[in-house]
Amino acid sequence: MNKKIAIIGLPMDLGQSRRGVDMGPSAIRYAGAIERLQGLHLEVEDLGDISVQREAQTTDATNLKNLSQVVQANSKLAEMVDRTVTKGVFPLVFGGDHSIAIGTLAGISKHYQNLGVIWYDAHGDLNTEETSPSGNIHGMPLAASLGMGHDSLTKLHGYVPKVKPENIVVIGARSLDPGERELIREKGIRVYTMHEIDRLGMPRVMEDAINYLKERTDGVHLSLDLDGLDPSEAPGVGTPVLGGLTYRESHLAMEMLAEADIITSAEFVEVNPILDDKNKTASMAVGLMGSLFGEKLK
Ligand SMILES: NC(=[NH2+])NCCC[C@H](N)C(=O)O
Ligand SMILES: [Mn+2]
Ligand SMILES: [Mn+2]
Repeated sequence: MNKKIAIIGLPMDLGQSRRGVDMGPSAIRYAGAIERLQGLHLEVEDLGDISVQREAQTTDATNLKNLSQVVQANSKLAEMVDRTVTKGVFPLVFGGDHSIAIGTLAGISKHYQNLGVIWYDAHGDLNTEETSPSGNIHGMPLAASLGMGHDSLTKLHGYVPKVKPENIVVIGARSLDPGERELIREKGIRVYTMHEIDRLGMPRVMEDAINYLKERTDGVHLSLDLDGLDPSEAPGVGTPVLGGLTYRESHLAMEMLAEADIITSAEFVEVNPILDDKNKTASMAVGLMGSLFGEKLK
C-alpha cells in the first residue's frame, strides 16, 4: 500500500436531511485518525477541510435537495482528489454525508482503466431523482457514478461514467428501495446483503469479493458508510438500519483488504457526532482505518 496519505475533509450535510454529519471530519480527527496512521509509519499530510457554501447560487428546478451546493462542494473535492492521485499519494477522504462519494470517485476514476469500488453500507445508494423516496442526494452517489441520474451529478469533473457496474461490490446491504433493486438486477451488480454475510460468514464474503475485484480491476476504492455497522455499536449515523455488521466483522474485513493489498483510495462517511455516544462511531472509523492500513497485533 501507498505509504503517503493525504487526508481531505468535506464537512457537508446537504446530501441528507439531518444536521450534524458536517461535523464528521472534526470528530474523526478528534478520535485520533492522524496519530493512528502516523503510528503505522505512514507519511500523513492533512490537507484540511473543503469549504462548503450553504446557500444555493441558483434555484434548483428539481426535487433533488440542495443540488447546486452538493455539486459545488463535490467539484472542489474532485479537483483535490485528482491532484492527490496525480502526485502518487493515497487519498483518504472524511465525510460528510455519502453524496461526497460523487466527488471522490470523479477525482480518482480517470486515473484507472477499471476502477473497482467496495461500497460498505446498509444502503445501495443507487437511487436517481426518479426512484428516490427522499430527494436526498446521499442516496444517489453510486447511481450517479454509474452515469445514472441528474446530469450535473453524472457529468461532475467532466466525464461519464466513473465506474462500471461489474466493478462494484456492495457489502452489508439491508435497506434497498424498489428502484435500487431493479437497477442491481438490470446491471448485474454484485451485492452481498446481510443474508449472504450471515450464511457464508465475513471471511468467505471478503475472500470472494477480493478475488472478484482482483481479476478485473487495476485499483479499488473503499467507500465506507458507518451505517453499514449495526446501530447498537455505531449509533452516530443519520440513517441507521437494524441488523447490521459488527465492529469485529468490519475489522476483519479491513484486515483482509490490507492483506490483499488492493485498496488505492478510501473514504469514511456519514459520521454524525450529534447523534453519537461519546464519539464512539468516529472512534470506530479510526479503528477500522488502522486495520485497513495494516495495523497488526502480532
Ligand atoms: N448514504 C446513506 N446513508 N444513504 C441512505 C439512503 C436512504 C434511502 N435509500 C434514500 O434514498 O433516501
Ligand atoms: Mn451510504
Ligand atoms: Mn448508508
